[in-house]
Amino acid sequence: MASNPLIVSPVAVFGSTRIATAKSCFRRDFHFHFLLRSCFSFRKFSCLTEKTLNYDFDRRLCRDWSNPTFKVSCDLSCFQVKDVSYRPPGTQTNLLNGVNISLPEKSFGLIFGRSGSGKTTLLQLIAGLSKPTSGSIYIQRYGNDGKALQSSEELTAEKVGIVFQFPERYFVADSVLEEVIFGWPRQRGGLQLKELLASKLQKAIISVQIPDLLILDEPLAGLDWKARADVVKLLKQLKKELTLLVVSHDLKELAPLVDRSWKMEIGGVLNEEPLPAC
Ligand SMILES: Nc1ncnc2c1ncn2[C@@H]1O[C@H](COP(=O)(O)OP(=O)(O)OP(=O)(O)O)[C@@H](O)[C@H]1O
Repeated sequence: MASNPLIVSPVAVFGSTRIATAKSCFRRDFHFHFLLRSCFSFRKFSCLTEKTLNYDFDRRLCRDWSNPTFKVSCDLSCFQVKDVSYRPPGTQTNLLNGVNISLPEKSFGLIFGRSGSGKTTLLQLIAGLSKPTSGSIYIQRYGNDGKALQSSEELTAEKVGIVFQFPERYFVADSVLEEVIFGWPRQRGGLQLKELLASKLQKAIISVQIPDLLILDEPLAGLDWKARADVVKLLKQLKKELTLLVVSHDLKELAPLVDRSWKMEIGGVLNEEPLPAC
């Protein structure tokens, strides 16, 4: 079975226990329960959460990175996109032209630019959802002397997590709890048994994968001011352990996190440049 990137499910940001579902368009094996964006706002779900669970989400996903389960092994490395071009099959025009990105580990890269310029297309290539027509995407490790080690490492799909622009389209269940425990063996009356909830959530959190590179497409879009602030705070925490690559129009809010930024020009040309003054 082909491997897939980690799909991040921001279940709780929508403020409702009922979730719009898109079961038919979602492959079961495509779904992992990594509740990044939800861990701050999980407390909104009074019918599902207890104080202990909120604490557990915060502690495990945001604070307790010393837990070996969540430790990401990072040598000195750089995520690289090298001369990537992309032309969708059956078309005559390149959507991306000679794109280059170099993003050191545990740093925050932001891609901005006009709608339709190709930002999402690039994220999809990086996530392994489609293949570049030419060029390569890889991880380059460096020795203590700062020189690139000869062999680069393939950026396999398992190393990448992705938060889609409209993540609610990828939910498979009708409630937060079902979403979290999707794919677990059902127990008789399982969803009604509140005493099982804590342990199930704990196990779900522990069993998720942590990517080396997390990419997010418009992570603030459609959120209210509180949720936006929560997500920015969460991204700041995550940056301590992961490499983050974000596409966004919300430059002002994300600016304090940004280490490197690129502007995507119409025609799929990416230029490294500082964020415009907001
Ligand atoms: N498979 C495809 N075949 C042909 N054209 C495509 C394909 N996928 C995307 N496009 C076109 O490529 C262009 C870039 O789309 P993309 O979604 O990557 O832009 P974007 O910069 O992310 O825009 P936005 O900010 O609005 O999300 C668009 O004009 C889109 O219609």
